[in-house]
Amino acid sequence: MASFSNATSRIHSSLSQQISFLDLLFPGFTTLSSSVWPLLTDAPSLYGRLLCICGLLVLIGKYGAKYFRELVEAYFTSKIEVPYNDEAYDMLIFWVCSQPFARSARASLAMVDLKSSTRSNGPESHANKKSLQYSPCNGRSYFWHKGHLFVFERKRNQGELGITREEACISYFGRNPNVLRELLDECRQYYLKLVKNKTCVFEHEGDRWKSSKSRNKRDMSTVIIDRKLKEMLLGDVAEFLDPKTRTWYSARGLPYQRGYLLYGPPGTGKSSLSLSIAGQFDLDVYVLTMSGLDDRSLKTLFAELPQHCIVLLEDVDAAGSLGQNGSPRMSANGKVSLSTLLNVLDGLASPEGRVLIMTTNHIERLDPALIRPGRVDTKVEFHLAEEDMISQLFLFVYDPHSNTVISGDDSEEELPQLAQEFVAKVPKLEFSPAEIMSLLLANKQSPRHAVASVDTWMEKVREERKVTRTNSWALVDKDGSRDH
Ligand SMILES: Nc1ncnc2c1ncn2[C@@H]1O[C@H](COP(=O)(O)OP(=O)(O)OP(=O)(O)O)[C@@H](O)[C@H]1O
Repeated sequence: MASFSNATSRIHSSLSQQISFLDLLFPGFTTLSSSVWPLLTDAPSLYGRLLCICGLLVLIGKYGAKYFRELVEAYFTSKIEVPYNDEAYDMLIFWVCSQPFARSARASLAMVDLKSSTRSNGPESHANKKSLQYSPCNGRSYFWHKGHLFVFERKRNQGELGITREEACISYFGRNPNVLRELLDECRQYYLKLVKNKTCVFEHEGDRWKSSKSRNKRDMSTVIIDRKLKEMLLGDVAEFLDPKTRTWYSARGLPYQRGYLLYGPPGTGKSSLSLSIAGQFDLDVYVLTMSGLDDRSLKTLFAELPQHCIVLLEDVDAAGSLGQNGSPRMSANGKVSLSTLLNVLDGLASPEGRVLIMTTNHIERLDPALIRPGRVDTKVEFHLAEEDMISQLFLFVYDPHSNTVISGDDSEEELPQLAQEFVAKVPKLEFSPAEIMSLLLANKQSPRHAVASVDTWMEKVREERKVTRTNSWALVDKDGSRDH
């Protein structure tokens, strides 16, 4: 027992000479050792001392390992953090999901596979419909890639106002940040392949943009509107996006922005045209729904828009208007004031090269300030279907060159004749293209049957309108009162 005491005191005295040095590496070492040492030396029995040593080792193991990990992370690893609301997050996650290590993770997050919609048609593809993909969550996953050991980590942080925000982090054992950037570039390439021929649509979650499901690009030919109008619009957007136009604007100190107002009854193709324009010019679409916004989030969202994108402001009549004395009046739901909307449209926060498309069913409700030239450069009116449009819709659905399966009794040669009969039966400017499309799609294998069903269908639609008339877009004012 005495020899144990002598030995420990010798160790203590030799250690104390090195303590100041150890303090440099392990801050707090002196304090810890001076409080632990008496326990080791003054404990009444050998067992007591051994117990103290064991406890100490456990403590060192626990906190030492954490400290050692932090030390390694700080000096020997590189890392990149990727916030949830950035598109880079999707790039990383979709790539991670495709990696073998993701499939073997014990704690995973399940998501519907973005690629599943691109699979071939047929009975097999139905079995694969909405197939799931898994990515590791809650914790670290280690994986080798191109000769480096990487760590993928997904964390949930408590953000402002108690909102939980997720972020992903990728790190590797090495000090060259280019290795991580190359990996992220690989993720980016992988993601770009996935969204090729798709239009990326972003929606807002509070005051953050988040990519929602990407959609197949909608071909311009699938939106039936007046041909000249379509050409004019496409030409206008093409000219605006031309790099020479950008130089032209900046040489004159003009804000490089363009605004369109698409207005008309529901189901006439306003949103469809906006998506087609996005597809045609390979632009991402940022959808703002006025009813889900307040002033603060509108400003933040505008400030975070990228250059060259389409901002789709749907149902813009839901924003407020200016009162008689010019003071800002709040929107019907008391959220976005018109003055804020005007400021963000003109303001410095608005990005260069943005194409703003506003849609409304009620142009008469819009404040003139909102649609004055400069904010809105072109206004396009959408109508209920007239003769030419009804015929185009019919021929579009039964187009023999676009994989239409026409049933045995109908022949392609009869199509022009059937189109004429169809046009003769459907009254002009009474039904929206969306309504007519629903009839045609319900009879997509038989144009003859579509023509035969027109009368019953019209009766049904008119009946339905009577039922929903109290809520009709045309009858109800913004404040809830009815037109007379
Ligand atoms: N002009 C059109 N050409 C082809 N399809 C159309 C047209 N108009 C409407 N449709 C079809 O009807 C559906 C609804 O159209 P869309 O959402 O574009 O109408 P909208 O005018 O934006 O309606 P809302 O004012 O209610 O938002 C879409 O599936 C679309 O394919």
